[in-house]
Amino acid sequence: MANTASNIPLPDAFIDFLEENGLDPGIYTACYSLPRYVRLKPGCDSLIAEIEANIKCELNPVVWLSNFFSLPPDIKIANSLAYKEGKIYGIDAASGAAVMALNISPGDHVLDLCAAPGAKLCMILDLLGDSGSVTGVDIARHRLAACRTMLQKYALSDRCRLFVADGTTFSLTPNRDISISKRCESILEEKVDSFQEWTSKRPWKARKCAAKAREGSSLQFALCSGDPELIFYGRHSGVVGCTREEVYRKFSISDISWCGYDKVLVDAECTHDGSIRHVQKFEYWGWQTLQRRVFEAERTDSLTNLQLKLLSNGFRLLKAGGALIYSTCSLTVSQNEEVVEKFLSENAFAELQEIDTSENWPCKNGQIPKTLRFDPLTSQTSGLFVAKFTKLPSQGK
Ligand SMILES: C[S@@+](CC[C@H](N)C(=O)[O-])C[C@H]1O[C@@H](n2cnc3c(N)ncnc32)[C@H](O)[C@@H]1O
Repeated sequence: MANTASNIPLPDAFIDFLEENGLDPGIYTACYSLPRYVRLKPGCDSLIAEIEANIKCELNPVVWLSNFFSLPPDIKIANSLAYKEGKIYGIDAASGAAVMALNISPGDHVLDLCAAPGAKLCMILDLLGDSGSVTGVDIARHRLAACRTMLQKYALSDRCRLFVADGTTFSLTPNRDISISKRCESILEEKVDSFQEWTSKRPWKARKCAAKAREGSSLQFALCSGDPELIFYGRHSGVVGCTREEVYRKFSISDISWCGYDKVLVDAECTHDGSIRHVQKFEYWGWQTLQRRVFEAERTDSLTNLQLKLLSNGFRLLKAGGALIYSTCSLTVSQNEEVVEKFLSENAFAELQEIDTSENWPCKNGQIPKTLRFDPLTSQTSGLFVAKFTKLPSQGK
């Protein structure tokens, strides 16, 4: 454990990592006094006094981000009734800014390519309202299962579907066929070979299929195992009433330019060095683990390659004229600006966009124009890098 210039005890591995990446440990000076943030569930505005009484502290509005409030760092909300009843969410204000940068409009079909545990996914669903859909993808099944629990807790499951899948190869587009949602109601009553309303109990046929796939003995079942695993779908997510072929239909790159997602969020896996709270979790698992599992991945390029692949695939699934946000909670240039530059050099139809909602945000410019960086010292939030892209219309023609 080393003392930094700011007198904050940080693990040696972390200090070395900051040095290697040209990051000033001084930005973590304020990390122990950083506020916690909560987002109010829309419709709960009249309950603020009740929530304050419940969590025993005042909710201070975050002036630059609507529906967000700051709390003193030592306040714990997890055991409060307001949290258990789904009136408030624990989410950092910088994460909220990344979602706001997407400019979600009602009716949008949104892809969240690294969705778990789901704080941003919930915010997207709240902004979406009663139309459109959200597809959440994550490679970690247990984390996505926690996301499903969160959707149910906040009553946000209706327009969402969740797939366990590798976001670097995920290929499913949203279901834009409105006739299908019309068909839903009647099909629910009929016995046809289509998705019925989701239940936590897996039908016998699906269990048998999965078991066969594990055995790997049959080509038919092996193909079934290669598909992304749908672990949840809401009634209006574009799944209920569809056949398996309809949900798993794949489109050509030129078709994706019209039937792809309106908005894509790639909140990529990263070293999490922007969040000192995350780094400190390794005190329990051992600093060696932090060194081996987190920082060495970046040194060997495996992490930055993954980030580039996630960004590229998210962009592939974006429709022409749509918007994509790439964010990480790392502050290193290699995981952010360098990934963005490499991506732009490989994708002629990608264009960086100004984040027009950012006028009053307490952040700095990134090292390439139009990108933003939140850091604990400047923003009083966790660290976050945000870049916004659009897909130029000629893509795929
Ligand atoms: C920074 S977290 C996402 C946080 C999430 N957006 C939220 O707001 O709660 C990164 C996520 O990426 C997932 N991940 C890592 N590799 C992936 C891959 N190849 N495909 C999809 N998800 C991946 C991890 O399991 C992890 O849940």
